[in-house]
Amino acid sequence: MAVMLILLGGLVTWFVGWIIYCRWLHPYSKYPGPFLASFSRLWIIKELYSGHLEVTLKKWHAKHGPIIRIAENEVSVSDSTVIKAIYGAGTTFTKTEFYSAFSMPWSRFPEHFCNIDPKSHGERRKLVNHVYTMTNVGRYEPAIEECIELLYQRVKDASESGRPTDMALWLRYYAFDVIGILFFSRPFGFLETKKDYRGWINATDVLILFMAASAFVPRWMRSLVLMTSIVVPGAMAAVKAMDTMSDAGFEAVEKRQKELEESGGVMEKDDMLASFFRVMEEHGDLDNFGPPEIRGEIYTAIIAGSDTTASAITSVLYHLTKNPRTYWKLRDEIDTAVAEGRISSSGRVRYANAVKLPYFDACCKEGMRVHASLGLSFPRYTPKEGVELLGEFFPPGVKVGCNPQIVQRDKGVFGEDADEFVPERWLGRNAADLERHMLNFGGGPHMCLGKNISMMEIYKALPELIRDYDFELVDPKKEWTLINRWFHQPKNVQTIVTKRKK
Ligand code: HEM
Repeated sequence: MAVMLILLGGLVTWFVGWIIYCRWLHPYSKYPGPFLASFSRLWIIKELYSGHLEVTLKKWHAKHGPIIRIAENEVSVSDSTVIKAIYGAGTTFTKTEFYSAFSMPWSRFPEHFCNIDPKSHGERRKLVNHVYTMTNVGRYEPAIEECIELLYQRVKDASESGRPTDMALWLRYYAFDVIGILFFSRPFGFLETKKDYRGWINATDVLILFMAASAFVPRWMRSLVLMTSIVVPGAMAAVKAMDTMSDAGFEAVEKRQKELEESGGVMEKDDMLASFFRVMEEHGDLDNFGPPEIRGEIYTAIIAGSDTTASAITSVLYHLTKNPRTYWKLRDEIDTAVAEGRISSSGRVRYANAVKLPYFDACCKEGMRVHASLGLSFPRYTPKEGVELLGEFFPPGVKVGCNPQIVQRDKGVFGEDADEFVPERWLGRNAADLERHMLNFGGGPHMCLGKNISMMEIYKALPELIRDYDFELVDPKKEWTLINRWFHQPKNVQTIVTKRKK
């Protein structure tokens, strides 16, 4: 009993001391923020659960200024002029252990996204950078077109049925299938079967809250947080589905190795997987790039590249349909380009031609600005000598971060109408400057590796669909449903699709 009392007393003293330290002595004690955040990470977890962290955070910034304390050792900065310093080329800020939570137990090296050691990250990324360049991704344009054909069929079905259809879901299926065709030489089958292949989408929806929450707690608590997911109905099935996602890369590598053996070492398929096999051939022994690393590339692409891309395309289409003025202006641009032979009048639209449509390009940028695919701050440690930001000194080793959903709506840079969907802002003379204040794809050493894949997916699909079909929201007055649990996902965008008369 006495031991228990001593332990309890010790715990209470520690807790009181911790609160006093956090609220009055910590370098961040001077910054405003929610009470729970001033001594814990509970505020973030609570907001993750609500699915609308960016809404609450925006209110805090609007009321209390550009620096808000979101956890005992972390602030969010809403002023987009700091992006270059924190995330730009040559930055000395480093990723925090938040990222290591997403690393897979079978990895020999943390995947690029999870690698928080700048030296190792730079070395590992150098091995594969060329696989993700637009020149290499461009080689797979015909493969992406196979998925566009499948998407086109689903849109056609919707127009023929005359019933509302959920474009958010079809675009999600499309984005997953593109990863399938690029990395496995075949779409996974989402669009073909009109089903959630192996339950991956459901698994992500069920588990993302726990995966994100586990990244915010200390390492020793991560497994505990993940285990709490068992209270959610269907969690076990979701965990099993997630396992099949992680195994998919393993299966793909094994299958390709077997095919290579059978063909006497001739690589018969030409896809991203083949590119990684070439990296393995060249660097395998020298740089430890083998099957587990290829598996890591594939797993990251499925997890980091599907929902993010789907969210971006859905945002562009949703905001166009929500703002008919922009929709009609874009439709005119596409029709004129068809009439002048700058894009094809039927069949697939070439990426090289789509990017040359100025208003369309502006609509895509604006769709990704008003809606960021990732909706939490990207946390970084301040450099070892400390740093000055916005006239404030930040000591070494504290966490700062910008949330793309907040900084991309910074009125100081994007103007008083920053909350509105106004593609025209990208046609002005200051467009290049606006670009520097975007964080949707990250920046500098951690700039999204799959950006070119996503650009190809987005820019190829939409002009063709709008050329041949009209899209209208079932209820244009209703806002879309968004859930932000790291992936900032649109749901249930009910749309009426009509075949255009030509
Ligand atoms: C519209 C679609 C996408 C968006 C908005 C997006 C966004 C981002 C962002 C913001 C980061 C940096 C995160 C940070 O610094 O904290 C990132 C990194 C990354 N993304 Fe993407 N992503 C997209 C598509 C893809 C695709 C298709 C792939 C792969 C096929 C991919 C793979 C990666 C990888 C590997 C990293 C880590 C890069 C590094 O740290 O070296 N992403 N992405």
